[in-house]
Amino acid sequence: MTSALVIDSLDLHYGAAQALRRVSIECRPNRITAVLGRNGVGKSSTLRAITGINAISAGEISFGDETLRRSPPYKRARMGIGYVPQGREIFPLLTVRENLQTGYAGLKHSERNVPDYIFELFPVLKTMLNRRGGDLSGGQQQQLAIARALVTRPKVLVLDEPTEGIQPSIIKDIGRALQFLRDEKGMTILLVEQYLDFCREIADDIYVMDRGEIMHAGPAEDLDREDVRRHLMV
Ligand SMILES: Nc1ncnc2c1ncn2[C@@H]1O[C@H](COP(=O)(O)OP(=O)(O)OP(=O)(O)O)[C@@H](O)[C@H]1O
Repeated sequence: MTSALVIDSLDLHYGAAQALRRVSIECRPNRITAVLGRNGVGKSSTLRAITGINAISAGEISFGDETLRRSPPYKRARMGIGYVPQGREIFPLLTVRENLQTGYAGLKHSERNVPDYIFELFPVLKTMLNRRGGDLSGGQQQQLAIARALVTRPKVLVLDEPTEGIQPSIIKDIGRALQFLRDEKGMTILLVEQYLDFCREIADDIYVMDRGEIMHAGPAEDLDREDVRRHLMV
């Protein structure tokens, strides 16, 4: 089976400090891949390398038949990489509608709309279209951030800790939404997480990171292995 997104031997430096060492991850198409690890092990750096926000010092990222290494972030978004950053990064003074419209930038005129299924996934957003982003709860903002990424019509959805600081009922909604996107929309999903139970429930494949390196790759069931859990204990 061909992979939708392949990250091959990435190195990434912040000045003299090396944050990623030979990180390789293969996201199978139409599957949910979760990267797990404690604080500061390099999860966000990996996603920022994929989206092009952070430059890599070695390695290669390929997406379908394309090589991404020299593409700026806006081109990667146009190619079909949707990104939901850590902390949501919604625009607090723009309304929910305007936040969603920021996803239009790379779209053809005929595609500049919010597909109905997005409001079916997150009905609360439809009732809040005229409210400011900053007035939403953390969970609602996370749903808005996912919806904004979906507006860009991604083939691959990349999410940075989508459950962080969010109440359990909305975590369940987000988990169901991601499974719907995989099962009904054929999307490939890559997320980084610290919440093991969430990954056990929705992920197909897992990667475990420690100090900038991938220590384990396997099916989600491997989360119950002692040697895997050791890397995740605080
Ligand atoms: N802009 C930056 N400049 C310098 N060092 C950075 C920068 N961003 C991250 N780092 C360092 O790189 C390492 C990896 O950080 P990263 O944010 O990728 O980890 P993480 O696993 O996503 O952690 P968290 O769960 O806290 O977000 C850490 O040591 C961090 O301090």
